[in-house]
Amino acid sequence: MDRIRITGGNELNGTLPISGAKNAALPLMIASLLTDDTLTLDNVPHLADVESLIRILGNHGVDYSVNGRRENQQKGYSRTIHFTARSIVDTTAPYELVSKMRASFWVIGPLLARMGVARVSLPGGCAIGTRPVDLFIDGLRALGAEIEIEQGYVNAKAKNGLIGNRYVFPKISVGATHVLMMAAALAKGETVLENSAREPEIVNLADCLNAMGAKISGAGTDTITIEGVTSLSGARHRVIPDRIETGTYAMAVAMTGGDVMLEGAQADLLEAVLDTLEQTGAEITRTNSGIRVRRNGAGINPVDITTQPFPGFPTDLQAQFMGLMTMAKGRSHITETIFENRFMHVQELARLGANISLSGQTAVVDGVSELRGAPVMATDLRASVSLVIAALAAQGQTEVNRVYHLDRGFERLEEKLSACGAVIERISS
Ligand SMILES: CC(=O)N[C@H]1[C@@H](OP(=O)(O)OP(=O)(O)OC[C@H]2O[C@@H](n3ccc(=O)[nH]c3=O)[C@H](O)[C@@H]2O)O[C@H](CO)[C@@H](O)[C@@H]1O
Ligand SMILES: C=C(OP(=O)(O)O)C(=O)O
Repeated sequence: MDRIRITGGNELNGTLPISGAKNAALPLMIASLLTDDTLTLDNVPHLADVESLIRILGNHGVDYSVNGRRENQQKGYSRTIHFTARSIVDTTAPYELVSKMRASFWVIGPLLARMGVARVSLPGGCAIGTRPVDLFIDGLRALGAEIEIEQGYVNAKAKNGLIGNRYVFPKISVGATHVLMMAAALAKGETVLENSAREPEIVNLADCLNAMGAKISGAGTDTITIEGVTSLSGARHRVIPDRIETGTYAMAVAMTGGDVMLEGAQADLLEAVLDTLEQTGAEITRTNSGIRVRRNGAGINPVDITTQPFPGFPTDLQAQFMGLMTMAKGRSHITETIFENRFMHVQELARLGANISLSGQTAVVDGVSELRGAPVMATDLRASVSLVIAALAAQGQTEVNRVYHLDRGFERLEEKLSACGAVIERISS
């Protein structure tokens, strides 16, 4: 299992390119199941989750090529990938594949809409909470699907196709909004989705579906209207820059000090985060080519945050922000409202000398003047990168174990950080 070794204490300076967003690329790839034509996606990040989804889609009959050829080049860089689901050869998504990655459950929407049937394993639980799928099931039932859960599988049928309807999400869900939008794109008549998620990845998917011939309006607001069409065509579409990767590296610079241009980053995707970083004392400059982050001299101000659906502070940056607050000049409160168990990084940050106590859904962080390197364990994707942020500022050496979590969502992390002056290396074993 690979490890990452970091010797802390260096400022970050230079230019750091931002990759395509994992959480936009995954639903866009799944949308390729909706058409027998080719969907070409530009700026697809090179990540373990993308590779896993390619395998899952392949099982349903989706063929793919990278820049016109099978993948064998440009390892590690965002790419253009062509996906073609000429025919769906299997409408079952088996446990062995779905249990590896939660987003793979989302194939249920397109499979049901295009084929009238889908059998998809319940996704596995994971370290950040229970993550049920009740909203997907309720929503698809509202579109006329018959659904049973049997032996760990969701069996869904809509023999005569899905039928548009009004559905009010009882709780905001990114995944369920993606799935219902894809399913309703091929339903008969109009669907109105209320209390929808407003994340930029939802807008990116709606834009792609519209380029494929769908009739979707309102994505990015809480009410999305979808006029069903009988078929969708191919299209070419670009994955948006990764706002979580952007926020992560912005926090790393705020932590170590220095001056870094996050090239290709888009400020409107993370305004709440940038505002918070400014309150901590970091200087943020929004430019046409990216976001410049600077912190020189002065220490880090403590700032309280509460995670919220977009446009609020994202849960996917909560761990990283806690990493930053471990060295703030005072006490901060970090409240997690989206997932019930997303504090696994607390005990690992403590190994580096952080002073954090938990009180229900709130972490109380008392900033310390110094962290010290230690062996730590990555427990989930964003938790693992919070350890990297802390390690970059810690005295001495830190080894982060189980970096396969990191590889799910951060493209060429060591290369990007070392180009900005970090002492960081991967130890393969
Ligand atoms: C691949 C991807 O894009 N993952 C993101 C997506 O996950 P994901 O789409 O899984 O997250 P959701 O927005 O669905 O989850 C929000 C909340 O709703 C709950 N819920 C969800 C569905 C359901 O049927 N029932 C239910 O109760 C969840 O347990 C959670 O408490 O949005 C999360 C919230 O921004 C992010 O942290 C993840 O990085
Ligand atoms: C939690 C995340 O991903 P997933 O929903 O795939 O687990 C994430 O991207 O932070």
